Amino acid sequence: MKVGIVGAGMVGSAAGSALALRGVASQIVLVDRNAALAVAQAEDIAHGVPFGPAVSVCAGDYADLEGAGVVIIAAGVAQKPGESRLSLLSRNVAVFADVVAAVRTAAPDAILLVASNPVDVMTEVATRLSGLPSARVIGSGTILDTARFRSLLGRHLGIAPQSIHAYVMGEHGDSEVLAWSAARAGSVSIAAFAAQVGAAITDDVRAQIDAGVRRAAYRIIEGKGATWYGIGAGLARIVQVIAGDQRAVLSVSIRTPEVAGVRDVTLSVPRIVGARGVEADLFPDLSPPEMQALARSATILQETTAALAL
Ligand SMILES: NC(=O)C1=CN([C@@H]2O[C@H](COP(=O)(O)OP(=O)(O)OC[C@H]3O[C@@H](n4cnc5c(N)ncnc54)[C@H](O)[C@@H]3O)[C@@H](O)[C@H]2O)C=CC1
Ligand SMILES: CC(=O)C(=O)O
Repeated sequence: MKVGIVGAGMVGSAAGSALALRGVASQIVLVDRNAALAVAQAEDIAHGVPFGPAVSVCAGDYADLEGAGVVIIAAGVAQKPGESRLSLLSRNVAVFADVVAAVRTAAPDAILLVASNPVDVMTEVATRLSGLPSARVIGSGTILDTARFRSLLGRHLGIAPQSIHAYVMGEHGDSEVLAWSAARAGSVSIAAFAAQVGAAITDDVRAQIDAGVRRAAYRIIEGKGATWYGIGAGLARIVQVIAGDQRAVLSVSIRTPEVAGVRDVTLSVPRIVGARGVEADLFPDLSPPEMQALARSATILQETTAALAL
């Protein structure tokens, strides 16, 4: 599959590198308003190709996205230390006004995969601007938060994160909801497995893991200015699932008719993803406090998108 990436900064280039090294795409085209940056990133990524599967990597203009099956949008501004994701909104809406139209003209059949923050709101913006069905405008949403949750749970329980089935739902941001009550290690509930291996999930452990997930971006941005490897791998995974029509369950963001009593809201729940985009939702059993937290997260996003002048 040909994959376009608009925004060849830290996130776009990390996604390009992950796509190339995993052999997910046959062709990767990087587009950026800073054309010299796109050329340099494409050259650097291409130098890794002899060590992995065959793929062509180049920089280009929007016209070069023709025929792309997926276009990742990672253009715009990123958080500075201490800034929230939602504070980026107006600046990135202005960027999307140009980018989405140009991508739609060049690659009308592409699924749009949005990474720019605040990703849920930007996914709603891309849905409105593109006129595409919501199943084909996918935000990376909480795919990264879910990976962070699984990684910390796996470390606590001494089990591979790939064998943890647990999701973060709602906003990719401060109000996100860790779905503890639905979390499983293999097929066993997290609480039962924790008791079995003598690694109880006390209130302290729970609070540490919650902060480990919810505050991850703030910590990493404080330390190195931005985050890119985790989301790059997550974006490559989403493209892999679409390209292979894998029908895998991923926590991604799309406009959704109703979540926790909130109507027409764009956020993440676990969903089946395949060649046509999002195929169905798998809403887990949540505890009443988790459901309330999800309703709060959905309300924040719904109110933010309702105020958009689009
Ligand atoms: N969804 C997620 O989990 C994550 C999202 N992000 C978000 O991804 C976005 C990109 O972050 P970084 O790559 O670190 O930023 P960056 O500043 O390194 O890259 C952004 C790129 O967008 C380009 N750009 C800006 N306006 C453009 C336009 N109109 N047309 C084409 N290109 C344009 C810039 O030239 C720049 O190269 C940010 O909004 C950031 O918050 C970052 C990490 C994780
Ligand atoms: C920056 C961001 O959204 C993240 O790393 O979660």
